[in-house]
Amino acid sequence: MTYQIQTYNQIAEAGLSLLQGPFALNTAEQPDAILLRSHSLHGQQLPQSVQAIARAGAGTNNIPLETCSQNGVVVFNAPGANANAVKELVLSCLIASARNLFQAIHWTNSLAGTKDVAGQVEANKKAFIGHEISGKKLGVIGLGNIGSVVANDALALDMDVIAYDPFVSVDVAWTISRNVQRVHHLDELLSSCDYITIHVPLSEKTTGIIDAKAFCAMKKGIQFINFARGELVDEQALAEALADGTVGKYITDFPNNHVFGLKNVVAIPHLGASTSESEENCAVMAARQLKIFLETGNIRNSVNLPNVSLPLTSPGRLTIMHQNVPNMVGQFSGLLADRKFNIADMLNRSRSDWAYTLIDIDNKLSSEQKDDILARLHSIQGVVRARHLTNA
Ligand SMILES: NC(=O)C1=CN([C@@H]2O[C@H](COP(=O)(O)OP(=O)(O)OC[C@H]3O[C@@H](n4cnc5c(N)ncnc54)[C@H](O)[C@@H]3O)[C@@H](O)[C@H]2O)C=CC1
Ligand SMILES: O=C(O)C(=O)COP(=O)(O)O
Repeated sequence: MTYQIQTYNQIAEAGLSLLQGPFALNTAEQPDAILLRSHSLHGQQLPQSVQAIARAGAGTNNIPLETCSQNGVVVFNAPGANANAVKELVLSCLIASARNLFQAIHWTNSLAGTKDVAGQVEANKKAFIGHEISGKKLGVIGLGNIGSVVANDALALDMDVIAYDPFVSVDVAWTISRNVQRVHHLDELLSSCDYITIHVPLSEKTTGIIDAKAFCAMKKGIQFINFARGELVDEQALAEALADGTVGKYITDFPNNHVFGLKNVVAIPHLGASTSESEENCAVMAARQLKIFLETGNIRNSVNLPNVSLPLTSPGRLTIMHQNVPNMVGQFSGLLADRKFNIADMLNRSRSDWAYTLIDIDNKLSSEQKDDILARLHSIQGVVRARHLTNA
């Protein structure tokens, strides 16, 4: 059995090298799985053969999650694998912004070939007097893998840090310094900060979360840093806030033609996760999760299914992705009992509308038996994908 993997974008070799043995990269039109970074799968017809998609990164807004779930495709990401890279760039932009470094460098480069560069520099540097970030207030919207480390390290730079995340995970909450002030309403953060950085995923709920009302609540001259996604910020409201000085600077990792036309915008070519360390971490995590899923059916770090881990020790395993509705497991076990197959082990977990069941069976199935069982499982209302794996 060879698993065919389609890759998109530049995936670090450290990850690709894990996909050896029963894996082939980019050789089939009907891949079993996809490994990608920012390539958008929206509007792309996914072959029915695709069972899993792994995002070597954090954001999965480039993947049609609901369609994937309905078609039995497990989607993975690499939580935290690029958080340090993003944090370092956010903090460097924070300091660079406070010191007017972007404009200053641009101006200095314009002196090339002119006379008395040193004299001009000394005469004009007053135009770029900046601020120190020590003692200033940073607002962090979204305290996940990135926001939490930005918040902690900003404290170490002597900033006051205030954060908003109504859904912060317990694991991350343990890592956040008690000196990070948590607020329960976004407005409390917006109105009190000198700098704001946003680290929430893009979804239907968060699109345009920074709108005219949000800008209106901000302190005049705020420096706003967006390393999350461009669409979190309402374009029209941003243009107005920059024009009237509400936003003193907008630093974004997501340039487009709209922001190019606006003053006080610093546009970066989506470099947040672009370090060799981060690319390796992401690729290794994503490739490993894909490999484990394809070979054993176990799931770690999926964004549409729960974590599932059951050692594969029986001769065969059925993996079933299905709707989270009553009597599914009963139907599966009834079907196997009718055919006198003995269940050695079983695990069923759910996550909102979807569920996943692993059934290990003592019997080695013939090819006909396997086809028959899979066809019958697929005929059960609510089952979106069933696979049979053997213990190699
Ligand atoms: N510029 C770049 O290269 C990169 C950008 N990103 C972007 O940053 C986002 C965040 O990344 P991580 O921190 O790794 O994700 P994460 O999933 O660890 O954290 C996201 C946090 O946002 C919180 N959140 C969700 N909705 C919220 C809301 N309405 N208000 C406040 N908080 C909310 C969640 O509770 C969670 O704690 C990604 O989804 C991606 O879009 C991530 C990595 C690299
Ligand atoms: O991980 C994320 O969400 C990112 O935005 C990083 O994107 P990239 O893998 O650098 O194309």
